[in-house]
Amino acid sequence: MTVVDVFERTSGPYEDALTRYRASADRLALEPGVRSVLQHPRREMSVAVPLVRDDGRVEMLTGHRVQHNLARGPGKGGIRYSPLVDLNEIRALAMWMTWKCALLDIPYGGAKGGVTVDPSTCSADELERVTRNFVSGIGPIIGPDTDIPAPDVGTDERTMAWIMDAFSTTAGRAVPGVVTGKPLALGGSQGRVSATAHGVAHVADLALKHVGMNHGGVTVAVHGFGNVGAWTATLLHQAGHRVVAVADRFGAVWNGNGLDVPDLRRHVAETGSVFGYGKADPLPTADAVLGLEVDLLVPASVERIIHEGNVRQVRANVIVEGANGPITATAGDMLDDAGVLVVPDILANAGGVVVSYFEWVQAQQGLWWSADEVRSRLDARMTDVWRQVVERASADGTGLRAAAMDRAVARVAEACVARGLGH
Ligand SMILES: NC(=O)C1=CN([C@@H]2O[C@H](COP(=O)(O)OP(=O)(O)OC[C@H]3O[C@@H](n4cnc5c(N)ncnc54)[C@H](O)[C@@H]3O)[C@@H](O)[C@H]2O)C=CC1
Ligand SMILES: O=C(O)CCC(=O)C(=O)O
Repeated sequence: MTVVDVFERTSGPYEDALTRYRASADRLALEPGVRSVLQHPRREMSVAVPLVRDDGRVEMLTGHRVQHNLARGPGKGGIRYSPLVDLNEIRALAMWMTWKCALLDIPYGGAKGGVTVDPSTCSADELERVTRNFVSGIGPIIGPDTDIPAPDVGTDERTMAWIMDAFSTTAGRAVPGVVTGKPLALGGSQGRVSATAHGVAHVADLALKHVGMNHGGVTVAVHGFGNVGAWTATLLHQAGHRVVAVADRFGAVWNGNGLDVPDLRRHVAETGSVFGYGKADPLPTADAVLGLEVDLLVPASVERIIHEGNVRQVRANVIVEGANGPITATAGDMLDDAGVLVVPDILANAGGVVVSYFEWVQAQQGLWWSADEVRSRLDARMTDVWRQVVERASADGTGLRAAAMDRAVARVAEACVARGLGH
């Protein structure tokens, strides 16, 4: 089997990523050489990761790190801990990182990693050992100038601190630049924890204004209530919007008068889920939030939540993709045809990687910015790119996703060609 054949075996998210990439390559009339280069991950590593339980039992997990494209700079992208992680999913997420970094014009390529572990079944010590074993496996291909991980589903700043420590222990010196999303004590940036959500909320505001819904009290549903979903709900609530429903993997809750989001977050901190929150009604399934009649829907959980089977139930006017790949390629086309404004992931959730880049810039300068400074630089970058995408969509007569993809893919293609097709 040739290399190309191996990469042709896809899973759902990777199929979506390739479908959207190929559509963009067609629109841009990319030359066959560069077209083929951009379709293939540059480097992949899969490693066996022992999970040593607190009672000494050992379970073998699998971890991956995929670097999709490095033409514009070191690989950049999160590390996911989930039992559903698989190599093709990581390939898709790595490819999306390439386009996201290019669209936001930050000097990174695209990468992503993950381990097949359910963090909710592990103690902190078990997770620390998994993280250290994973880093010793992928250590040879990560580093401040080669590939810089960050948080994603199931990981957080504590995980980043362990990665930094494991990598530094091997190097024999502190290497804070090997990860972003670190705690402040290790050189993290103000505002990184909520940065993705700040970007989502900011772009949601721009999108609502774009469709003439800039009045207060917009109704909102959020699918996924982790870092991105819970912070987005908080910020939209603070902005005066009515967050009427939220879901996580255990269930969903609804209150037509608007949820008290800070109070709901306290419930989640105590119980681990939105499920069972007393000041709201339960919905039959988590996915029931997708069919609610709301102005704004924020899918902020995982890939392929809106698909051919449920897309016709969606009644929101505006969808802002907090998650990566939450809408399948086919369902996305159907939403475009139905006139729903969809702000694509590579723009909508880019706030996280933008502030990761700011973390790196601050560390380089040895100069730390205030939370307000980080926030205003983030807002400025997101507004700028939003305008570029809207202008291109209007000039090309396409939707926002096509415009964002075309801008990003063209930028990466140009870099690859300038390097003699290096990537
Ligand atoms: N953390 C970050 O800075 C960034 C995250 N993203 C993306 O945002 C999405 C969410 O990431 P995080 O909030 O960091 O993860 P997280 O692990 O903090 O939260 C994930 C949430 O989604 C829920 N969930 C998972 N599967 C679900 C399902 N099938 N149905 C309903 N709810 C489900 C979980 O219960 C949890 O509430 C992912 O697509 C991630 O790749 C994108 C950019 C940056
Ligand atoms: O902050 C980063 O470097 C990457 C965040 C990420 O994984 C993403 O944007 O999907």
